[in-house]
Amino acid sequence: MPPVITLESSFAHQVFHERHPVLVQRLKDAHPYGPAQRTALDTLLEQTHTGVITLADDAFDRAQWLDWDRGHFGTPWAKAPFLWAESYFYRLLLGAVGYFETGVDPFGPAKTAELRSPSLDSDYGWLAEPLDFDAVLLASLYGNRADLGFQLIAGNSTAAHDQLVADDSAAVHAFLRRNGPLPVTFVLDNAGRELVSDLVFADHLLTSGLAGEITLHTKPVPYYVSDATITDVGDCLRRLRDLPGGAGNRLHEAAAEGRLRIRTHPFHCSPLSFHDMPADLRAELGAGLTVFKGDLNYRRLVGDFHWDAATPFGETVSYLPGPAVALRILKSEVVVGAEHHGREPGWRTAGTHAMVQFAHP
Ligand SMILES: O=P(O)(O)OC[C@H]1O[C@](O)(CO)[C@@H](O)[C@@H]1O
Repeated sequence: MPPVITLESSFAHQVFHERHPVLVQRLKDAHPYGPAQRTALDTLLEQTHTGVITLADDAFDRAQWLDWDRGHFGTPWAKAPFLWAESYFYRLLLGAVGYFETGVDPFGPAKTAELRSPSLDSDYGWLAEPLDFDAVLLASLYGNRADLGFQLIAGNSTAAHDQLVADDSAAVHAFLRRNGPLPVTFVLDNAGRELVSDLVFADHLLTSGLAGEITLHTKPVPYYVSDATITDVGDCLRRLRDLPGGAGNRLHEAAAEGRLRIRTHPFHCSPLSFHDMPADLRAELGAGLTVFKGDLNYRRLVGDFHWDAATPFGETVSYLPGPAVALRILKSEVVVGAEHHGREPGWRTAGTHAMVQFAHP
């Protein structure tokens, strides 16, 4: 395996030292947090910048985190693997704001504002037109651009079709045509526009007969700023019912009939890659085709390593129990299966390039 990406990498360092302070400030601005919550947020930032990783003796999920530990408790944050440290940061952030007592999603106000935005109606006007497989797949892919966390530092990027650095979409379509109707599982990424587009893709798979049933896997708790929870799926589905094209109502009916299922699993908030997924999740992801959405799921899928970008995607995911497709805007350093010569500096992290990668055992 290539070296793991740690917080010593300049990009990871930037996420912790530039993005996280902005995020904490936004949370303080958006919520009537008291002194205890504000101090806990400041302490969290300070510890992650200069301290050692600790696990509270009375943490309710202590056993879970000891199980997910890979020897990082008691070591400096600055040396920790990026994937592990970022996940633990979000766990501690939820603790700092009292989420585990109140159940109030700290990222809820931003998610709600995005769904309420009037521009969403005009942006989804295309739903009134007849849609083909390529259009809905690309909508789901480029929906990943709309991630609220990424916007904290990058602003709005404008990935375009010609910035696809890997495009296996024809192979995915051919596979589904040959084998469908299949169970299709989405390992979701962000709520809001991305999830609305994912739902449109899911509806197309069902109505075209390529999928017999759809399962949506969400995060069990709010994570990585805008990652979708079960609550967000309900909110986005309701919003989709107001948009043209009828996908929202069809999916609502599919849920009632058991053809659309919404699931979650604690492992979706673990700091580990999918190589370590437990047997029950592995069994769920082994049926039919699994769609892994977004950058974080990509890092967890191939492993958060300094891969040579020419490494074949199929090699890195050969451990998976079944066929998989990754739909991702590039927002972090991890890339496999892509030609990288002659690209401009920063192409891996700028949010201007995208990939569709497919592998089946
Ligand atoms: O919402 P996405 O596409 O998973 O992107 C989130 C990404 O943002 C980061 O937090 C910083 O780029 C990555 O760690 C993570 O992979």
